Amino acid sequence: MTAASVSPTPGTVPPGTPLLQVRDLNAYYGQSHVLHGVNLHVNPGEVVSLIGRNGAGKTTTLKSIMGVLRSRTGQITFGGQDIARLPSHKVAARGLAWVPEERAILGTLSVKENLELPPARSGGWTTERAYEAFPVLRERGHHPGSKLSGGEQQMLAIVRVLRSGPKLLLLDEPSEGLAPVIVQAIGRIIAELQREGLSVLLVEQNLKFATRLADRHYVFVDGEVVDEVRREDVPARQADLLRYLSV
Ligand SMILES: Nc1ncnc2c1ncn2[C@@H]1O[C@H](COP(=O)(O)OP(=O)(O)OP(=O)(O)O)[C@@H](O)[C@H]1O
Repeated sequence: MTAASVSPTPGTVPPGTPLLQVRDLNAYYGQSHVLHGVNLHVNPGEVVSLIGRNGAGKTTTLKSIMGVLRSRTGQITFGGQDIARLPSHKVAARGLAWVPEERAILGTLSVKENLELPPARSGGWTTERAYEAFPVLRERGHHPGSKLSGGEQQMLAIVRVLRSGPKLLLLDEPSEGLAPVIVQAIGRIIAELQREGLSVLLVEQNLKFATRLADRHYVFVDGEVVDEVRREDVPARQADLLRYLSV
């Protein structure tokens, strides 16, 4: 293979190129048109949040990026390469990992089996690393996934996808319904992952959690991005952000 034919590895994109770029994304459930020209990007090493009220289109955006929702138009590039036409398993193979709101874990298998099946890819998180990050998972190693608390299931869902060694982690409301101490533990891991160079696209309704972690925020209203707020502007824009989220 010649050097020219080698695909650029996502994460080693030329300086200034976003890791993920979404342009003019429109998405549909049957006749229902729910995303109306969404534009957003995530730079290498950034944590970016999507915030907005229930039904604003945040989850649909993640599903569209992952190729789980196929009924959509627009451009989606990862590492500068078009991924909009790829089936979801090929999107995942490029280095995107999605933790859905419903926390996809294998409920009948033990925590340990959840962490070992299939085996971690090279460069991905090992079972030992998962146990170091969340020691409670070691203590619960032989419990079936379905018997874990909501917080333990969220931790397990996150470390499961990290076993593939992704470049971009898509998290859908990781703090939802969890006790403050668990939310803090998950926040610490997200910050640690960012320090290691992982990029994160985070859907959140918990503004405190989102503003503590994210470098930038996209505000969704009725299937559109209506505002973008940088970390340094959050204090001055706090009232606007609260208004966007209030029902
Ligand atoms: N499977 C579906 N079939 C039809 N409509 C759907 C489906 N899933 C979501 N919708 C609709 O699409 C719109 C966007 O929903 P989406 O779940 O993306 O919003 P969200 O911002 O993630 O909010 P939430 O936090 O409630 O999930 C809403 O009007 C919702 O009712």
